[in-house]
Amino acid sequence: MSEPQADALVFFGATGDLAYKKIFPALQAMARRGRLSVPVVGVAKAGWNLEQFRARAKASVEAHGGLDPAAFEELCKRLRYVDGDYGEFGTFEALRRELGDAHRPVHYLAIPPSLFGPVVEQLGKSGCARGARVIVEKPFGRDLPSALALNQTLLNSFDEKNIYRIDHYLGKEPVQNLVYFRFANSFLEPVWNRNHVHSVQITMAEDFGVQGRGAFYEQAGAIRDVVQNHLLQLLANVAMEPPVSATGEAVRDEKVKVLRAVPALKPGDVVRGQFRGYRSEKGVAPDSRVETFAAVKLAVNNWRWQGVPFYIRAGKCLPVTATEVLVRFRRPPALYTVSIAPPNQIRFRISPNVAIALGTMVKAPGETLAGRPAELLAVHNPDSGEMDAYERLLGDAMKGNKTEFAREDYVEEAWRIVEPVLGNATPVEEYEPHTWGPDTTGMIAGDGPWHDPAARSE
Ligand SMILES: NC(=O)C1=CN([C@@H]2O[C@H](COP(=O)(O)OP(=O)(O)OC[C@H]3O[C@@H](n4cnc5c(N)ncnc54)[C@H](OP(=O)(O)O)[C@@H]3O)[C@@H](O)[C@H]2O)C=CC1
Ligand SMILES: O=C1O[C@H](COP(=O)(O)O)[C@@H](O)[C@H](O)[C@H]1O
Repeated sequence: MSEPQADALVFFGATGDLAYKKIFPALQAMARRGRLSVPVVGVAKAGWNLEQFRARAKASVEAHGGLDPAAFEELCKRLRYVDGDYGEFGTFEALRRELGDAHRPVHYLAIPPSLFGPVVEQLGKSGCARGARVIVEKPFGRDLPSALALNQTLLNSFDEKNIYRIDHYLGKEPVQNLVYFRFANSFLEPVWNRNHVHSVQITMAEDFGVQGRGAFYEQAGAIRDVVQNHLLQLLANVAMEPPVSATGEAVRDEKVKVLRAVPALKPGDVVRGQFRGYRSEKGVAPDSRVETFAAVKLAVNNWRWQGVPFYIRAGKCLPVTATEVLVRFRRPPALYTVSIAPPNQIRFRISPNVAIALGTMVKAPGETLAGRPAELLAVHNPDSGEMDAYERLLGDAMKGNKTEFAREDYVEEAWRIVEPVLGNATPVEEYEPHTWGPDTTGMIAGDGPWHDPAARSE
């Protein structure tokens, strides 16, 4: 049964970093495409009026993607602003008044995780939760017990069907392409298993540090910030079984099944690192042991994948900014004696550009039967007209489409997997900024080498 379209969008955290970098540009893009026809209510405690709020929106789109005068004017017409502290009931009474006739609002919590609970409670008490949906930003909890507690808080005011746990990686075009490529090409299925795949590597490298978000990062670290969510989502997309349909619960069911097959990490499966200089960042403790780099080795113990190692690596201040998934196949039997052929591979480049590359060997011109690697490439460079992850996901939540949002059982499985290695369960090693982190050769050993994504490979 199709869900009704929402009739207002409320976003908490309207003065925050995420709103500035991503949400206003996404809203302008929705307006450009004619997909924004409801009031958009920002809630914050900046002491602003509506004009100041509009000015913030303008500065945001100018800094991120550019001002589209017609679309921005359309957005401006829809903007409303409620000023107030989230700790005060009056803020939510004012919001209820501002919502007027809207009976199916979407409340987007783009706020620090510590505020999710208090805001949701106030939404419930003030009547703002009635008929509403709620979008909760990541991280959903900071471990399994806190995720369970947060879920209970949400369920006190919202039905599960109205709770949208956002992970913006799921809204990315190339992440959706990865799944599409898997299931729209018949040549892949026969080899997409333990009989042919040797190993899988997922690398999310960022060449910048914590960008002023030191206080936030101190509560997170790389495992909580991106491994537990974005990168396990990529793993689930690579490893899941074909869902019975492309939308709705079928996809979410298959992802949960994959995570259930992943044993919890042990300290020996993890290398943590911290870039030199992190401790001098604003908001960071001088003796911090929070990791800015993590490499983990996982198994997927099911019929398709048992015995195939999955490596995930993520870090700040690495040599490049790029995210790639590399599926490496087993080597062919030796036939040509001149050189041993490297294995075939499929490389999914998720960002900054998009590529799907099939790594093959071809004969090098000449007398001998020696080969050279050649990639068969499908490349795509995102343009400014392309749908950004936040635009896609906000639009989905407004329509009531939950396919690309994490379900509670999925989130719990993801916490179960990383829980034993959170905090200081393992040592943290310092690494030089703009290197590939601490020594991880022992971890990958014979499954290596690591595949280091290039800054711009095509
Ligand atoms: N920033 C990013 O790149 C990403 C962020 N996220 C997630 O998005 C969420 C928001 O992050 P981010 O925007 O960086 O956080 P910020 O700290 O930049 O913004 C927090 C917002 O909450 C407001 N706020 C805090 N306390 C109160 C209060 N008591 N009453 C009213 N308003 C309050 C702040 O207002 P004020 O400024 O007035 O204090 C600000 O608007 C987090 O869950 C984060 O994990 C997810 C992906 C990426
Ligand atoms: O959620 C987060 O993601 C960003 C990376 O997102 P991307 O879309 O730019 O790849 C990361 O930098 C940040 O630390 C994390 O909180």
